[in-house]
Amino acid sequence: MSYKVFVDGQEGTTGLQINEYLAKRDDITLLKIDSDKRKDLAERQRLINESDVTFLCLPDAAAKESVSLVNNPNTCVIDASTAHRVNPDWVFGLPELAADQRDKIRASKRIANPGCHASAFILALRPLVAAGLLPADSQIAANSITGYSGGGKSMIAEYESPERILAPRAYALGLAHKHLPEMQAYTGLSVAPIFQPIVGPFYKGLAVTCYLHPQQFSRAATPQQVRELLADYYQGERFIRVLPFDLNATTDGGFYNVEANNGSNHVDIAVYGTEERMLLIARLDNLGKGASGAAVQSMNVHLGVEESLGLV
Ligand SMILES: NC(=O)C1=CN([C@@H]2O[C@H](COP(=O)(O)OP(=O)(O)OC[C@H]3O[C@@H](n4cnc5c(N)ncnc54)[C@H](OP(=O)(O)O)[C@@H]3O)[C@@H](O)[C@H]2O)C=CC1
Ligand SMILES: CC(=O)N[C@@H](CCC(=O)OP(=O)(O)O)C(=O)O
Repeated sequence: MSYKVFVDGQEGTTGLQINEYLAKRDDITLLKIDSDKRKDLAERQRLINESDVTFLCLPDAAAKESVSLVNNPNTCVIDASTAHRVNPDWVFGLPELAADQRDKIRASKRIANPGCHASAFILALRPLVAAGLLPADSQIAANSITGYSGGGKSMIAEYESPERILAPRAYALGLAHKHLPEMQAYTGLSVAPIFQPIVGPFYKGLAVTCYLHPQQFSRAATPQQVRELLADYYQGERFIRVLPFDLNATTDGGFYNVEANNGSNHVDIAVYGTEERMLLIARLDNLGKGASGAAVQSMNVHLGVEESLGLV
């Protein structure tokens, strides 16, 4: 069995990486668009409707346009953009979200791939909300440190120009980052978090840090108990590792390495602190589990092939 796959946006950062993952597979036939036709509506429409799976690796407006071109009911669309992530007609492409998420991904022809910061934030916090430990009306503060490839081709060009910027830069200071709606919806929080990311002068790697105030918990819990709760929630999940509660074992001399999962589809979640004040940190490769790896994982789930096929 060979599945036909089209990547709309094949020359962008996410699209290139998806092509790289899929080129090695013999169960996939990649439908390529001529470079000079990559923005040609008729040609995109032809390839989308010829495909079993189309990945949209485009800005939001172009992703919406591509969806309007679908007329083959068997074509599954996996959208890497922000356009459909909280749309009730779409399924959120995070298989580890909840016990029934894989069934939903299998059944739907419209899958929205999570944002990179949002994936880390949701995976760290949802188990605490689901267990009733973190009340749904808690307002969480969180930051993220990310490599510049998260900003796509234009930010990569900016950082790799001769006048490259070397200082880390805090952004989204209006506190209205585009991932807030999905962060809120899929953690089960009723209040949007205060989320403020920082982009640094390195290509990829991302870590979201959530600041927890245990006084807000519904019951007393030690960091070890929070760690156990996370470990139980993700038991059997191949791509999620809940790290031991051990500063020495999980840091390089006290420094947490945001690049440690680069080149893989893994997410590490760590708990630090005390019963008075706690941190949850989740790290991933923003182009792996934060984008292209997650998209391929969702495709595998949808097609019913081995979920980790082509992923490490
Ligand atoms: N980079 C990341 O870490 C992540 C990105 N995403 C999301 O994935 C999507 C793609 O992002 P990314 O790969 O980083 O972006 P890039 O800017 O690297 O690539 C976008 C691609 O889309 C093409 N494009 C733009 N408009 C159109 C159009 N109208 N028709 C056809 N092609 C078009 C661009 O063409 P051209 O080659 O001419 O520029 C480019 O190749 C975005 O929605 C982004 O938010 C999601 C998670 C993480
Ligand atoms: C460094 C940088 O700019 N990163 C992007 C997020 C990239 C990503 O995952 O998100 P989308 O899929 O929602 O684009 C940002 O923070 O807006």
